[in-house]
Amino acid sequence: MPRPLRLGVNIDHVATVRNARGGRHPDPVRAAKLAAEAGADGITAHLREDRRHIIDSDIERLMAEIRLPLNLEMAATDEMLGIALRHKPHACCLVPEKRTEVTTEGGLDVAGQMDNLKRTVGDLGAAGIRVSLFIDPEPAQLDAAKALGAPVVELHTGAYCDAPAGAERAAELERIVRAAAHAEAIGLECHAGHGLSYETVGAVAAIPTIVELNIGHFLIGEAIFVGLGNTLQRMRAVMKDARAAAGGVS
Ligand SMILES: CC(=O)[C@@H](O)[C@H](O)COP(=O)(O)O
Ligand SMILES: NCC(=O)COP(=O)(O)O
Repeated sequence: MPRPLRLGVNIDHVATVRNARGGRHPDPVRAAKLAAEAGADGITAHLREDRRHIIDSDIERLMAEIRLPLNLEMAATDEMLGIALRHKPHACCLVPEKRTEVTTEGGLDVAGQMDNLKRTVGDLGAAGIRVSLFIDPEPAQLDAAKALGAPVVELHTGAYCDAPAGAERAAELERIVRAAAHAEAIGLECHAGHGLSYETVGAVAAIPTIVELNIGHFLIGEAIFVGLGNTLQRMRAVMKDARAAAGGVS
């Protein structure tokens, strides 16, 4: 049975521009409202420990003002767990963080920190929050996510998007295709995201067991030139065409 493909719009980088001047403009919550009007299925926001883009009051306002499901990306720390349990977003995606990285460089090493993650995954799940783990497309990480009881994984597509078009990118895509099949086989809902653009999204949208893509940086950058509504419309169309060509629905 073909499954629909959801688009979660990540608004972090509206906040990056806002924070460059320390004021209120541009407002990421306004961007979330526009994304909702333009047909996004969800909003994603990453509350980094260093608050370099999204800040605490953005999360409060997103919860109060946006009706779409919020996917809160966060590190698995006590501070973030407390924030998530206070706000109870629809979903929490646990991601790795390094203070010095420019962006999320890799997936969470779930297999290497099962004990540390157990309480966070358990507490979020017990609060009714859908837990997702942001991982590299590696079978061992998927198996660890399953063993921890997380219902969802999000495959990090950064290596695929950054690879030069050709054999290298095809190899990275193959890792994602295999991981998505493995997720299905062991009963995990599969999402994907990071660095996706018009050029790279089609091949990922065509993988029938992936049911959600989270996209931010490219959409916000492109919106500068043609507006967020037009950008989302075009991204949706590329996703839809690729899904349909692969025999699925969007
Ligand atoms: C985890 C992830 O992929 C996102 O949070 C996204 O890329 C935007 O945040 P950063 O650019 O700060 O990693
Ligand atoms: N988890 C990936 C995400 O939310 C968006 O990543 P990007 O498109 O901003 O790189």
